[in-house]
Amino acid sequence: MMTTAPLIGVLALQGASDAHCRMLEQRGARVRNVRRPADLDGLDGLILPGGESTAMLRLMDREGLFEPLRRAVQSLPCLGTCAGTILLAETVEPVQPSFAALPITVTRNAYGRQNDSAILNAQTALDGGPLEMVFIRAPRIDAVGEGVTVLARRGDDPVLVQKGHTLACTFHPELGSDPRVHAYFLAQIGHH
Ligand SMILES: NC(=O)CC[C@H](N)C(=O)O
Repeated sequence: MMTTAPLIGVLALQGASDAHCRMLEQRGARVRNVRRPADLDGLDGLILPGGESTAMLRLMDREGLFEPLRRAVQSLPCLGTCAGTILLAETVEPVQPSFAALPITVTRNAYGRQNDSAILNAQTALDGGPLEMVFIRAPRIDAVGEGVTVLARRGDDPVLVQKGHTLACTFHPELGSDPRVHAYFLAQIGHH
């Protein structure tokens, strides 16, 4: 286990980084917004937040961040949420660049107009009963590959998955008051 508080980078090009930072700080972690390659130095973990994955990709290109982030997500414990999960996926529909750090197939904005946003309660493999999940223009995980553990589902669809030190969910665990996904992520870092 770590003796000092872990330092977690939160990609802050676009989208929902502040609420992640608050959740992490409440759990005793130190946080750093990641906007350029040097911000990745010395991190113990990384969060890729929700937002618009296409906009993030454009901004990454501009900052020369795509390749440094691709390397970082191979070597660091990483939590992707919503758009962040799209960035981690091996296969994205419609096709767009990604870090291919997790063998999953995702379809962007797959829940259709009526279900564009939804708040659901569902069982997960985490301790402590059902988890409130906030979905906003969420991607759907259509397939999981070898070695991927499904920790929660929405109906039949995986919504929280893990492979090794990479964790990804299609909902927004930073919205709302239940810190269990962040706590689980930080626990993975302790074991890393
Ligand atoms: N809340 C979100 O992160 C939505 C993801 C967004 N629809 C995308 O395709 O990137």
